[in-house]
Amino acid sequence: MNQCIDRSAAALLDDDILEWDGILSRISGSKNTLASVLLTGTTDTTGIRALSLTKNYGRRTAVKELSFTAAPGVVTGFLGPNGAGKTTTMRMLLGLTRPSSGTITIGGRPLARLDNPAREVGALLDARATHPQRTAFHHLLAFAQTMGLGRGRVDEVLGLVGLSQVAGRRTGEFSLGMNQRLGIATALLGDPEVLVLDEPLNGLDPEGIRWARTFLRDLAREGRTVLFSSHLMSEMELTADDLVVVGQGRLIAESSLDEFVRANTVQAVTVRAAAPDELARALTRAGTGVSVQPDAALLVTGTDTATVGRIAAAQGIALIELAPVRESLEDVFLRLTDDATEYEGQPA
Ligand SMILES: Nc1ncnc2c1ncn2[C@@H]1O[C@H](COP(=O)(O)OP(=O)(O)OP(=O)(O)O)[C@@H](O)[C@H]1O
Repeated sequence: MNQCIDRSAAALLDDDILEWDGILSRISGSKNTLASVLLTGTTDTTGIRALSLTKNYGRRTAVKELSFTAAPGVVTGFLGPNGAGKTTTMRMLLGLTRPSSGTITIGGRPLARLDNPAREVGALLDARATHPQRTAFHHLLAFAQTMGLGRGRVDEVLGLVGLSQVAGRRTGEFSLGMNQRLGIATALLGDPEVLVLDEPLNGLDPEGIRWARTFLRDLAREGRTVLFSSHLMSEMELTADDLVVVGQGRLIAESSLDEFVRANTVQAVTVRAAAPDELARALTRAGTGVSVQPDAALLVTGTDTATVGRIAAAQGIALIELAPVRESLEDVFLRLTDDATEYEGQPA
């Protein structure tokens, strides 16, 4: 077996479970005894379904009774602060880490019962896990050969991710963004129905991010199941249809992205008035929460612009500005996961 696979596979290994034969059999697509623990009786038939997944590392619980579904035809974003258990969960979905308990099905079948896992589930876990001396083409060819695929498919996926021109270059000379594209190409080699991608946007430049966003959405539109994690909230907002949000290994929310933002957004209005103190008093009398912002605008919570406008008009107060406050996914996410962040930056 060539060194490229040696290195890539080694980067995926979990100390506690994987032996070399196991990962090779998974990469080469044969049924794998490691995954045989993932038996389940669920009747779900499509996409990815995780049921009550738990992973303990000694006394530490990385993932706790986590259940969620990623459906075909949509992009599902997997969100969580540092240490929330995203990578551990993705590794379990791929059969690379053994769950302590819980079950996983892909397209309605337990991982262990997939005919050809490497061709049914495409994975990107660590884009830097390449042999630096190997060219992009040979990196892909090594994986392709283990799946019984030829050079033609390698050329195709290089074209799909925009790396045809640099196929002969060594991956050690690649930027992180180029390696991400190569990682996505590797995931696509077997033309899988299901894609599990850990931080696929990491390291991409703005043009690359735009490309990846469209690319992931197109893959979903073809009917595939696309589950990806990202810490780039604004990109998640533009790319994901559905969200699975985790904190400290537990499920915080599972819904469409729109629903998630709508359900968790605090209704608020900013207003500037010719007589701010007078307006603040009138709004407080009306039962709304009012706080004065550093720029003298009023932040009014628990109401909408029409109500604030009516209260101001009733008092004869002229308004200079009146606008709803729209929380971004990032605002909502940070607020909801405030208590669930394992490592927080300390102020300098
Ligand atoms: N092999 C391991 N042995 C022991 N603890 C581990 C191992 N892998 C992960 N953990 C712990 O499990 C928890 C979840 O880690 P994980 O890497 O899955 O989180 P994550 O959401 O992917 O975080 P990040 O965004 O920082 O990569 C963390 O507390 C981590 O320290």
